[in-house]
Amino acid sequence: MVFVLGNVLDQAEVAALREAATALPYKDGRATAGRYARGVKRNEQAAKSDALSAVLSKATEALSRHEVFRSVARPRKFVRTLVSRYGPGMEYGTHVDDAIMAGARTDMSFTLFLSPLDSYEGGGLIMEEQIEDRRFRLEPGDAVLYPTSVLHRVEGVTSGERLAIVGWIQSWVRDPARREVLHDLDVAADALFRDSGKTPHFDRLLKAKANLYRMWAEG
Ligand SMILES: O=C(O)CCC(=O)C(=O)O
Ligand SMILES: [Fe+2]
Repeated sequence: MVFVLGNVLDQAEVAALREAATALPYKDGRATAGRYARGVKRNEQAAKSDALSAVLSKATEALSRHEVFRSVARPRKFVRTLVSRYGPGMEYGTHVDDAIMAGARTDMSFTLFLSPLDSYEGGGLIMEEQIEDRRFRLEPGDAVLYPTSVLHRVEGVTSGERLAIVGWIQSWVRDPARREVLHDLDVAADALFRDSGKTPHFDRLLKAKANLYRMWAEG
């Protein structure tokens, strides 16, 4: 399932992160592309530095606080994170991301958008799904979270600059269908708690949810 995560960063946080990301040195993104993706990847990525690590930590900390992110992704590990930049003429053609990065399985991917929507044209993240493509071009501070298994692309930027933080997560729960069951139970338990408080039935539901999670969690 694909989820839009609203307000991962508030406006002040996203402005600060954008400023820090703008000041980073960038290099050709092809260096980190796999054999086939290299031919369709035309973007830039921030080069390794302490300043980059600080930007990435702020982003992963903000995501880790986000309730929907936690419930949907059940993150065990941020496998890889990077800051990417697309200027005019840059794009990333259709590709699938590696199943294993840095020795860990990649279950879900995210893009955390940093640039104001009116500051660039193009640059939508397109997921190529069975029936039709879905396009995501979100407000700065919002993120899209999607299964790493899908074919996707970033459409060409025609003006301005698209800055984003992109990353891959290993989940505690490998099977997307099981992750969906656990997320549904989170939503149901939250609603039950809101409506009627901590009743014996709520406790039963929480017990079932915790025990399913324990059954399915790996590692
Ligand atoms: O920038 C994005 O939204 C996604 C980029 C991407 O697909 C990748 O880096 O593998
Ligand atoms: Fe990708």
